[in-house]
Amino acid sequence: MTEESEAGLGLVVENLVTGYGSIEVLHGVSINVEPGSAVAIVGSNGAGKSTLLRAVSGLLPVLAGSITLGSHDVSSLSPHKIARAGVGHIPEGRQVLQRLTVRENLILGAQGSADAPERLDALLETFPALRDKLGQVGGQLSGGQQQMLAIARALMANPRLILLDEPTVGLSPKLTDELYYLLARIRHEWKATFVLVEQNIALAADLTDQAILLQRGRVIRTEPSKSLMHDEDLLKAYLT
Ligand SMILES: Nc1ncnc2c1ncn2[C@@H]1O[C@H](COP(=O)(O)OP(=O)(O)OP(=O)(O)O)[C@@H](O)[C@H]1O
Repeated sequence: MTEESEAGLGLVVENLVTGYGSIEVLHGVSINVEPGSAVAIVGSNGAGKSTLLRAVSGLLPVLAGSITLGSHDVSSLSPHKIARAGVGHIPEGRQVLQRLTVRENLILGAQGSADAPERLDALLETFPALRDKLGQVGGQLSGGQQQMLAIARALMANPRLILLDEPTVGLSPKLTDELYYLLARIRHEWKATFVLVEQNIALAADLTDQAILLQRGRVIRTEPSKSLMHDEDLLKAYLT
């Protein structure tokens, strides 16, 4: 194993142009995420936050610019190959397989890895609530449990870059707190790199180092998350 493969993956996006068919949504976005760090992507509805995550995980084409993971240009790789390169994307809306059991959902997340049973054991240490539910089907879980399962399933692939899109949408304040507690633990214990899309700036500031502010498909500010959180003029201008 190279040294690079043991730590979080760095992500460099340079002048990225992407969109849907003929609709261009990102017009030259550049971000630099250091290995093992956590950044929040913030911005109002429609700014292009989810679009950026989709492009990084290969779901949208790189029409111009480039995406580099570690030292590899992945701009033209398929989503499957990007996942294999160490990227775990947890999209908005819990996409757990409703008819499969929790155990089956988790094992599928390991993407055929021979050590899936060992990974499952390790993961259940972090997600003890899922241990009691292993035999239940995904569709029987509450919204919060499904979100935990979606995150746990992505972690079964041992990602070194985790893309997390609005993980607390629809969760109660209590579950939101629990989920963020868990995310902080995962960040600390897994040492993966995090890119988080989150509307709640206070939560984002707890988990991340830097915040990148997107507006209409362009980066307009990058600054430490905690200073963004206290910049009321900026928040009022761009996030309401
Ligand atoms: N599948 C799609 N087809 C066409 N346009 C899309 C599609 N998905 C998103 N868009 C458009 O791309 C733009 C950016 O959307 P995106 O979902 O990235 O925004 P966002 O910043 O994540 O906002 P939100 O917080 O509302 O999810 C919006 O104008 C949206 O209408």
